[in-house]
Amino acid sequence: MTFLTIKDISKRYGPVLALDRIDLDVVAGSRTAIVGPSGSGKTTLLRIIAGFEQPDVGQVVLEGETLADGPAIVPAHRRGIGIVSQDGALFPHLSVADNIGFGMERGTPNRETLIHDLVDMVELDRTMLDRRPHQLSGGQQQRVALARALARKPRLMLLDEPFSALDTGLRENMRKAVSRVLQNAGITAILVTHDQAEALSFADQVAVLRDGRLVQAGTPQTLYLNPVDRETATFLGDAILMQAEVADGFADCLLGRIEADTKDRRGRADIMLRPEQLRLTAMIEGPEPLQTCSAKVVDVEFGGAVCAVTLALGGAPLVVKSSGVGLPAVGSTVQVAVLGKAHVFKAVAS
Ligand SMILES: Nc1ncnc2c1ncn2[C@@H]1O[C@H](COP(=O)(O)OP(=O)(O)OP(=O)(O)O)[C@@H](O)[C@H]1O
Repeated sequence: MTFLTIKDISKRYGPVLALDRIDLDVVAGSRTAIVGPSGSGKTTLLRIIAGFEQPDVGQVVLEGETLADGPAIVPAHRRGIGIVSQDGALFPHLSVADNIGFGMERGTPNRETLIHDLVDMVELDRTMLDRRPHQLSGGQQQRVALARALARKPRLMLLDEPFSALDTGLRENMRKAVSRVLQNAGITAILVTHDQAEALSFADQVAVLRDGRLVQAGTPQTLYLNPVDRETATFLGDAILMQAEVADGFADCLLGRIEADTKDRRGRADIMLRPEQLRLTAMIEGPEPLQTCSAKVVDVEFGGAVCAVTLALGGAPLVVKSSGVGLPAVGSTVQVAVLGKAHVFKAVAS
């Protein structure tokens, strides 16, 4: 069921068209991640959903209620939307308990019990309730910010780069914790992030913005394996881009004849493989994949679990991701196998 509808939203700041006719549907209880390069319009879109900005044209409809219709908008505080921002924006002079209780109505019965429940929900220790924000770590502060946003029982939670100030390990833990909390509370969420890997692992739906336009929205798998164009492909992860002749569900390229993800195309095309689809045959166990070719190893970069083996193929370097076990030697010749299908881009190769 569509919970939030963003319909034909445009927003201009002077000469800059920050958002250009954006359409996006968000399903109830789901998690949507909005990604895109710097300046692509992510924050503007989030601010329009929150009610901090007016669109020039277009509608925002939440649970059937029109929150924005062009410049006519319902104010932010009447939308029932929670926000967790990058810095948490906690009140420094208030204790953790008072920060969390800040959004509750005056005279809310069982205020203390509710605060305790929220602290438990975000997996914070209750002994921290009397502390001030500066006595907490970055991750703990973000949990308080999340608890404070949850205290208002929001219909929709907006997460504006909430993990970006945290270091890598903590970031991943927090992402999982926040995802768990929102899922348990059944709250629909929209995350804005610079981190593509974060978007792919957090969301049910990923929306990619570029130059104020929505270039693609879909499941993380769809976007990763079937990106709409080369830019989206490389934005979402490492990609091997090649030209090929495609026909009858196969692509002839530098790697030989490999399976393509469409049977409908014929002729010259741009194709894409993810580096993890290439395997050096010496390392493959189980049934032999269909397609193989041979290539010379020109460089090996050890990286532990994931190593980069550079091959010379038709004069161009090709990087294959490989496990650190049984790496080939520089100068040796290896067989390259392709797992899965090559993605054929819709636009005709130039
Ligand atoms: N208040 C404003 N006044 C003028 N221009 C603005 C304003 N807010 C945003 N912009 C412009 O609109 C465009 C989109 O900005 P926005 O902040 O939405 O992008 P973003 O994708 O969130 O970028 P970042 O990832 O760097 O935060 C940019 O060109 C930006 O300079």
